[in-house]
This record gives sequence, structure tokens and C-alpha cells, in this order.
Amino acid sequence: MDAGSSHTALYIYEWPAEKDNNTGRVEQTHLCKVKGPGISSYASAPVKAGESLRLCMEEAKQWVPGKRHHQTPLYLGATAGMRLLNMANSSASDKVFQAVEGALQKFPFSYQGAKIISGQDEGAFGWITVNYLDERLKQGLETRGALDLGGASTQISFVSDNYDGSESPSNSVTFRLYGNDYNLYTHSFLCYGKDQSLRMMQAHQSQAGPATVLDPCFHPGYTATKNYSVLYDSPCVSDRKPKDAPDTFTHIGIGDFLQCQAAVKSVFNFTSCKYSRCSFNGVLQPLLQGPYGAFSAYYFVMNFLNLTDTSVPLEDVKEKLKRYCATNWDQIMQQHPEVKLKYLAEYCFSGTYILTLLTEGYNFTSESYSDIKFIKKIKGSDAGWTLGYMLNLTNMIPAEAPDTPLLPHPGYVSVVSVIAVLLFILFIVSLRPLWPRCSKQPQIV
Ligand SMILES: Nc1nc2c(ncn2[C@@H]2O[C@H](COP(=O)(O)OP(=O)(O)OP(=O)(O)O)[C@@H](O)[C@H]2O)c(=O)[nH]1
Repeated sequence: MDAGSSHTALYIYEWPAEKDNNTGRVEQTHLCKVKGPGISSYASAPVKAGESLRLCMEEAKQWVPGKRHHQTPLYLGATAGMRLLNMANSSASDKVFQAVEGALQKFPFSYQGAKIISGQDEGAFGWITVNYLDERLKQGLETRGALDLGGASTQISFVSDNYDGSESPSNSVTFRLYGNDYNLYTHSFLCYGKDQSLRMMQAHQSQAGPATVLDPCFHPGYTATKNYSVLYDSPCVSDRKPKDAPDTFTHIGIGDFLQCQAAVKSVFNFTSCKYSRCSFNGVLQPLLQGPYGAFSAYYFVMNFLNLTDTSVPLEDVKEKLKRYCATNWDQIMQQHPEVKLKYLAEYCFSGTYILTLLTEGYNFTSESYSDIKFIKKIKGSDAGWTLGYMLNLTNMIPAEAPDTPLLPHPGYVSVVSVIAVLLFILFIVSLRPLWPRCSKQPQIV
């Protein structure tokens, strides 16, 4: 099964981690990202994905100095693509892990094991990464919320004065970092990554199993023959597979943003909420608060669409996207010959999904939309859950604030030097009784 076309990320961190001399901050050393049609594809395409992994690890071997290979820990963390594969076919996901572990153990690093991380951890580690790199944790500043959009799941994590964890405790993660306590609200929506949400929307559009699906989220002039069994081959949609559908359907784009928005909305359920307020699907969400960093596919998509500037009014953003969606597919292909066709075909859907998720799903308004910053990197390091995961596993963020020097380093050097000189003078003076007496005293005749 193809549990999602999410990518597999392999991040290697040199060990002991390099720290910036001035800030003491750990520099993320992101060597390579294994790109493939998803970790689940190790089962179906082990050679291609395995080769990509091997190349990545060879690169890591070159990059980490040989004498440090054995002390460099290597962790494998899998996210929602694997969560879905595990749900659908646990023996297939076990096989994937065995294959990847076998491959990783052949390398000289200190392999620490593989794990499917929970959605809650994925959200919390993304939040730690963003705030750690921004140095908000160390300085005890107001934190930045984290919005992560993957292929199979999406996470929202932030600190709100309205949330102490008592309402819906499963959304609460508490940390003590650098002497400050944080009560983080986090939620991971499985199936609401951009690839699985596209499936859910298309499943909604094709519930009756028609031979032709007219899709407002694809450009006019776009047409492709697709397979029903491939579309429904995911736990996010498998229970909705139409019974008497033909094997294939013709997927035809009509490029209508407003209709696309309505179709995207069909994947969210706003009908019930047992909490004081909800985002969607009956999930508690406290009042939004503070600035937000939106990364992974949020960035890929909005950057491609030239829509990362959130000071542009939301209505203008929608207008631009409307024009983009209505552009003929031939023209889009001509304008972007370098872009992978799968990504190119989906940007209209993905952009519409992002705006709908943010505004209808999470309740960002025209005003609070400008609190979002679409980010790929912070100070040269990738925004995402991986750095936070590594910092946590290696206990690199102290719970208590380190004793902060009252003076910066050069100040200490001067003070210590002055004290040393004074002590020396004092020492010399204290030896005064032992000084030889002066024999040339005037004599009285
Ligand atoms: N446009 C574009 N999309 C990308 C690129 N790299 C990854 N993606 C897509 O962005 C989405 C998120 O990818 P990742 O950040 O690798 O996240 P993931 O591993 O799928 O995340 P989970 O859903 O948690 O498993 C997926 O739909 C990818 O197909 C890129 O360079 N450009």
C-alpha cells in the first residue's frame, strides 16, 4: 500500500554537537534528506529508497570526522506516513523498520534505534525547534507557535493564556526548559497532511464512483487517467471506496478557486464541539495567541505561489490564488518546466487547502493571518521536528537556567586581571616587615 507520498527525512547531527561560540546554540547540521515517494515505499520500492538512504549515509560519513563516527548517535524517527502504514498493515511497517535498521547498522555511527513518533511529539518537537533556534527559550521570551504541514498529518502547537491543560488534557505537553515552565497546547491531525487531505477531498468528489471527476482544484486543461484502487489505498479514505466503481477514472481540472474552497471544506467537520471552543473534528483549540511559524509544506507551497508575505491582505492573497487556479495547465507547465509535474499539478489545491485550514480550521482571521510567518529555515537550520527530537533525546536543553554570568566574557577577563594585579600588590605589601631595613639612616654626630 502507498500510505502517503510523504518524504522520508534523515537528519544527521555531528556529535558532540557543534555549538556557536557566542550563543552556545547547537547548530543543526542537516546533511541530506532522503527523498523518495515515502518511507512506506521501502516496502514497494526498497531498491530505489534504499539507494537514496545509502547515499545519504555515505555523505554523512564524509562529513562527520572519522574519529567521531562511533560516538555520533543516529536516531530514526518516522512520522505520519508510517503511522498510517502501521495502522493499515503492521507487518509491512515492521518490515520497513527492519530493512531500514539493517541498512543503518552497517554504518559506523552509534545507532540508537528507530521509533514511530506520536503526533503529539511531532507537534511539540517542532515547537521546541522553532523556539530554540529563535533563542526564545533561553531568554524566556514570548514563544512562537508552530504550524507544521506534512504529507500525511498536520500539527498546531502554541502556548495560550487560555489553556492550562485541564480541558482536554491529551492536548497538553508540559516542559521545564532553562528554568521556565511551559504548558503547550498541541494537536496533530492525522490524514490532514496535504497529500492525504487531497485524497479525502477526491474521495468526497468521487463517492459514487463516476468515470469522470471534474476537479475545481486542478487547472483547466489538466486531464489524467487515475486508478480508483490507488486513490482509496489509505486508511484515511479506504472505508469510503465506492462499490461499483470502474478501475479507472478521468481526472479533469476546471480551475475554480471558490468551488475548490467549498470542496476542501468538505474534509473538515464543524458540527460538534464539547469544549469551550474547537478547531474542527471536535478538537479543542484555545484562543490563538502570539506569533506563529509555519513550515514544511506550508513553506514549499506558499513560497512557490509567491504568497509568503503575510502583510498582504488575506483577500488579495485569495484573489491571487484564484487567478493562479484559473490559469490553463499548458501555460503553467510552460512557465515552470523545472518543477516536478506532481507538485505543479497540485499547487492550486495545496494553496487553497492551506488558506482553508488556517482560516476555517484554525480560525486565523484577516488580522491574525499577519501573525504567521512562512519559514523554511531559522538562522540556517531547518524548521521542523527533527532538531527538537535530537535535542530532547540527547538532553541538550537543560531544565534549569545555567548560571548566567553577570558580565560578558571580556568583562570577566578585565575584572579578573585587575583583581590579580591588586592581589599581587597586596602580597608584596604584606611582605613589608621582611623587607631589608635601610642602613643609610642619617647619623647624629
Ligand atoms: N513543493 C514541494 N513539496 C515538497 C518538497 N519536499 C516535500 N514536499 C511535500 O511536502 C509535504 C511535506 O513533506 P515533509 O516535510 O517531508 O513531511 P512528511 O514527512 O510527509 O510529514 P508527515 O505527514 O508528518 O509524515 C509532502 O506532501 C511532500 O510531498 C519540495 O521540495 N517541494
